[in-house]
Amino acid sequence: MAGSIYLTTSESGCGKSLVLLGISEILLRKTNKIGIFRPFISRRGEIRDKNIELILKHFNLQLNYEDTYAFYLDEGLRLIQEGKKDWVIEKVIEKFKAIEEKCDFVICEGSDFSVDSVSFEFDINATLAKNLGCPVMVVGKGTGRNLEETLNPLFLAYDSFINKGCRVMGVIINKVSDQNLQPLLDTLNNRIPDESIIKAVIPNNRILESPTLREIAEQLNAEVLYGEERLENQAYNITTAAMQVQNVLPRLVENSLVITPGDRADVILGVLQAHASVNYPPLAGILLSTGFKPDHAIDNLLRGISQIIPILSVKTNTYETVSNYNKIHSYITHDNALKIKTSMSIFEKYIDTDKLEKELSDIRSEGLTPKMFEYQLTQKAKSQRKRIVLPEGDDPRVLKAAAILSERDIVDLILVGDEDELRQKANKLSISLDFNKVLVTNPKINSKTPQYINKIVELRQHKGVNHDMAKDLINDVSYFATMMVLEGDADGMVSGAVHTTQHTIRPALQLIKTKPEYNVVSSVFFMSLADRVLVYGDCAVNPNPNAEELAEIAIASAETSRNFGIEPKVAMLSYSSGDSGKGEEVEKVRKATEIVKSKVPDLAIDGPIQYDAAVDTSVGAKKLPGSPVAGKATVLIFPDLNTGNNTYKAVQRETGAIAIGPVLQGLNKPVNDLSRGCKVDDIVNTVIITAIQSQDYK
Ligand SMILES: CC(C)(COP(=O)(O)OP(=O)(O)OC[C@H]1O[C@@H](n2cnc3c(N)ncnc32)[C@H](O)[C@@H]1OP(=O)(O)O)[C@@H](O)C(=O)NCCC(=O)NCCS
Ligand SMILES: CC(=O)OP(=O)(O)O
Repeated sequence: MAGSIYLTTSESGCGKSLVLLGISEILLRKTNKIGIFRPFISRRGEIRDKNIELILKHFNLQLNYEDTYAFYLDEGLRLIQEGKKDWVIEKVIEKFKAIEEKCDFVICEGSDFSVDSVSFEFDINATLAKNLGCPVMVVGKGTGRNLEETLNPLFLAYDSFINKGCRVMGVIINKVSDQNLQPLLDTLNNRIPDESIIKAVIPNNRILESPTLREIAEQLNAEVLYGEERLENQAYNITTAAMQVQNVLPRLVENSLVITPGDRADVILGVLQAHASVNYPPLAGILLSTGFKPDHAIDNLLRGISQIIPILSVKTNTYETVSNYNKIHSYITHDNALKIKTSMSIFEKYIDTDKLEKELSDIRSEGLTPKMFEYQLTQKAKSQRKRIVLPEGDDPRVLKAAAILSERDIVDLILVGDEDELRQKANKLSISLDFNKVLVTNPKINSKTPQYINKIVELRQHKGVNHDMAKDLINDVSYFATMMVLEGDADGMVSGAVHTTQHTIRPALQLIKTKPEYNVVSSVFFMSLADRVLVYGDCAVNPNPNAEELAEIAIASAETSRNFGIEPKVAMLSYSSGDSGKGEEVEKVRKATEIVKSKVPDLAIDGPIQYDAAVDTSVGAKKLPGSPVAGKATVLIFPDLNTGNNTYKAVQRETGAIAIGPVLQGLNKPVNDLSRGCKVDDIVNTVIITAIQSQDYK
């Protein structure tokens, strides 16, 4: 997976393009496969997003412009207000993933903070950084402000990212007056003492903050009357010339833009003369207000001047023009070599680039975020479509899950039940399940039922099962659906919303049986926490596994974890970390760990280890220093079902984590259980997992 960073600001106009350029330059020292991605861009007619263009063109990146952003900001805002936030996040992840696949590192640039949607943008940037698993770099601004005014919005942004659980890797304040540079840096260091976080303060720079005449023309909608070829001139400031020419001349300053009404030919000519004179400073251009343009004679004169500075015309009066001018944003564009060069040298000077380079190269995806996990599951399930049977077709949650899954077109569903009854139930509950998209099968009239009965007799007669007994068994939906899977009429089964685990999985244990390399069927839950996905095993099947069985559960759970994109680091849980506690149960876990180590020497595993040492870096470092797992475990193996089942339920209920499972492992064909307390989303997720598992079976 590529490395990534989320570059965002605390408000508009912070000048993050300078930081964007600087980070890109540093990344390019290591790889030329870098990418830029923006979840939201502002809509500016046909004009492309300036920062995306800047990076694509300046660094000559081979990416399609259309692939580098997900939504226009107004569109994203509307969708979220319509309650489609999850869908928006999903789309952003989808496009981000597509860019990520082509790159070694992706810089994800947050939204631009338009005036109308500041709080929305705060929230969505933090949510996206979190869901994309990117560490965050926050940029604030100091323009024309005292220390407090500068720091308040910055720390508000910083805190909101931290509170959302994001890792902030850097805080930069840009556009700071010289006298505020050191005090701001001191405050940053005091308030954020963590030395691994990059902190920097960058001064105002006239070249970067001054708009070009082209930008002025574009943003004021001005007509360019003369000097088209010199639109890259930059206006460092403005001189409003509403007085007579002799009073204007002494007020002219270097590279200023002179704003004057369009009928003031005296001022236009005087200013042009001043620009040509060694006794006055050179000027950037002239902006004519009020819509008047030079008349024929003056126009003739102006056209005859070679190398004339740009003269622009707007319809607004002088006061309005000045006020509009003050709202102009100056960008660093790909064709402005001076601004790019200036940005790079400022970045080098004010940022500890060696430290930044190191931090950037240390960034690797820190585990799978819940949304990424969900996204990957959906994509994988869709890549090879499978048929999943749901024996509890008349449960309202199952009907709702079926409606969602068929609407999202992820798998082919088979519901067990009577079609008329299911239709009536769905109608009554206003569940919009399209029955043309699902297959409903009734064991009582299914033509395969006799075949299933014979097969049960064949497989279970050594246990005393005769034809009549098998006929009874097939009336049980768990047996019927299990037989569908066994006989290849479905690729997997999900049940347990109504029936107990014992009821749900016993037919599979008896008929489908374990894979040759396994002796026990066990289970895992994918615990989708706020910021990562952990794998818990076994919380559903084996009440009291012995050391050999526990070792097998650990190996199977590590394999399931890897199959679903989570790098296994296995913690064999106990009430002891290393030698800290004694007892039979501790010895069982120790023995199981040794068995796993001898069978799978490459697997990162440690045990016995306590839960806190397994997941908390500082506790892990204290209790088991040097452990390959302590503090970063992704797979947690409980010593018995009592501990496992209660822990998963406690975490699920107390933290709001989504528990996907129990996902069974070790069976010859995929059958998965649900908790009777499951929600519709749990069923959806378990069906998707089952479909993916079934892709590995022929
Ligand atoms: C898994 C469980 C249902 C099996 O119970 P059971 O059906 O009474 O078990 P039995 O000993 O009668 O075994 C039935 C068959 O399943 C097999 N089996 C049982 N447990 C197995 C396992 N973990 N792995 C593989 N096969 C297993 C047996 O070998 C036996 O096969 P056979 O009939 O061909 O000889 C039982 O261990 C159980 O209830 N576990 C706890 C489930 C639970 O309540 N979880 C909490 C909520 S999720
Ligand atoms: C998995 C599990 O604990 O199932 P239930 O809640 O149905 O007992």
